[in-house]
Amino acid sequence: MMRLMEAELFPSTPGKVKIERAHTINRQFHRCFASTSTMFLWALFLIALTASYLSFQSFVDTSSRYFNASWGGMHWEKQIRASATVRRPGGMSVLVTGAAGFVGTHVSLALRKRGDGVVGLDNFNSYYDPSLKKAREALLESHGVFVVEGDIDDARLLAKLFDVVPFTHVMHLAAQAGVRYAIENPASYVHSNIAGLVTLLEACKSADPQPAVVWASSSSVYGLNEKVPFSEADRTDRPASLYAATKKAGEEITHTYNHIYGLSITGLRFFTVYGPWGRPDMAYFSFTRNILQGKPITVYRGKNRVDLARDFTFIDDIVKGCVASLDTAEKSTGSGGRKGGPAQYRIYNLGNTSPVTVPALVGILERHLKVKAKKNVVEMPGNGDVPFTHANISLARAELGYKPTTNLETGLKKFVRWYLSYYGYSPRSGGSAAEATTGSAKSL
Ligand SMILES: O=C(O)[C@H]1O[C@H](OP(=O)(O)OP(=O)(O)OC[C@H]2O[C@@H](n3ccc(=O)[nH]c3=O)[C@H](O)[C@@H]2O)[C@H](O)[C@@H](O)[C@H]1O
Repeated sequence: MMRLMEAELFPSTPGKVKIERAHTINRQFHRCFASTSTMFLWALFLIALTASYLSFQSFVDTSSRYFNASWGGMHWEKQIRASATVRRPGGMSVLVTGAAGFVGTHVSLALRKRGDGVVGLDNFNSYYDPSLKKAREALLESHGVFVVEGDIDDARLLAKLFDVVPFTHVMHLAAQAGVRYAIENPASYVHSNIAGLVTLLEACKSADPQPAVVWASSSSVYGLNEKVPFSEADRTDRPASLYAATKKAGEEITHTYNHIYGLSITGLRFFTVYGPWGRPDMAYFSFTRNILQGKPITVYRGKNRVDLARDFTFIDDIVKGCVASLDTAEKSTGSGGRKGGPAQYRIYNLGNTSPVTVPALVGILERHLKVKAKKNVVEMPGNGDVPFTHANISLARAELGYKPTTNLETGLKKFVRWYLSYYGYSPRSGGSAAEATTGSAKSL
């Protein structure tokens, strides 16, 4: 086009007609040039407008995140310091992650009751009814334990917490739990059990002083292991679920931080923990709910019609194992991200040592609830379950003094009593447990 214009403007033979034509073309060119530059200016203007809009948006996002954050501020720090205050000679100040969870609540209470400083951390996610987590938080607060609302994968929050309190110990119980849910939501296991764990360990290794870390692994790491009872030295390289794989990965990841940074690490392989304030996603809990509501329950059965079995472990026994682990944990050797020397690395089974089949569990619940269950027995789906678990606890017994004392019969009795009172059953009515379904104060 430019070449055509040039030919028209600068003709080889000058002439009148050509001169007039040249003027017309000249005007057209100027108009064209003027409209191109106007368009260019408009484009520049639009780009500038978009850029300022985007930066304004990001400013608004950042500031609203800052101002709406559920943590931070003088009052918040004061609450944390008060909660972390140690009230016994030689006591510890413990950051409990997953404090509004089942095990986290019980461990936090036990520590607080004996005079240790406890600060909780929990993201109150909706994997199961968050109102149960809020009720546990209220219980903790009534005992002077403050629970920070936040995620273990939030490095800024963790840095702030370690800035406010020089925690001596971290009891790491926050996790995405549940074996079968990993099929539905694999990403949540990676987020909490891998990314969150690494973020937490990064904060611990950078802290000065470094805390000793005790954390929840799982019996599920034994996966397809068939050697019974399961001992810590047995194979754990054949996980049957993503949940198990992330817990096994956690054992390797914590080992790395122990090796490189001198963090003192104790991993606890919990065996199907149950009890009051438990997790609604677990079989004993959902069976109780369904039995009381007259709904059927699904009982899985293994190959060749073999019943599944679990080494069900009562919460009070698990709490004793956790507290003993904290008490016997040696100090981390490093500080501010540098290793000071070799540090303790331990792994223990915390089980009950007497597996019970799932149909036997249902039988105990039926007796305590005085209601017959409507059972659908189906073959175990291939969704991550293992046929049985059975803990060898010799190591924990020898080194932690761990000695479980509650059998499934007694433990479930305590659970049922809690369940009925929490969900609104009034013993004064003198009715059977089945009546609990009618006067329910809270719904699951
Ligand atoms: O020790 C662990 O490391 C894990 O323990 C727990 O997993 P599990 O031992 O699988 O407990 P749980 O779900 O109560 O199922 C119990 C039994 O009931 C069977 N089961 C389950 C559901 C159902 O509808 N029917 C059924 O028969 C089922 O097949 C199984 O045989 C924790 O949830 C987990 O987070 C982790 O901590």
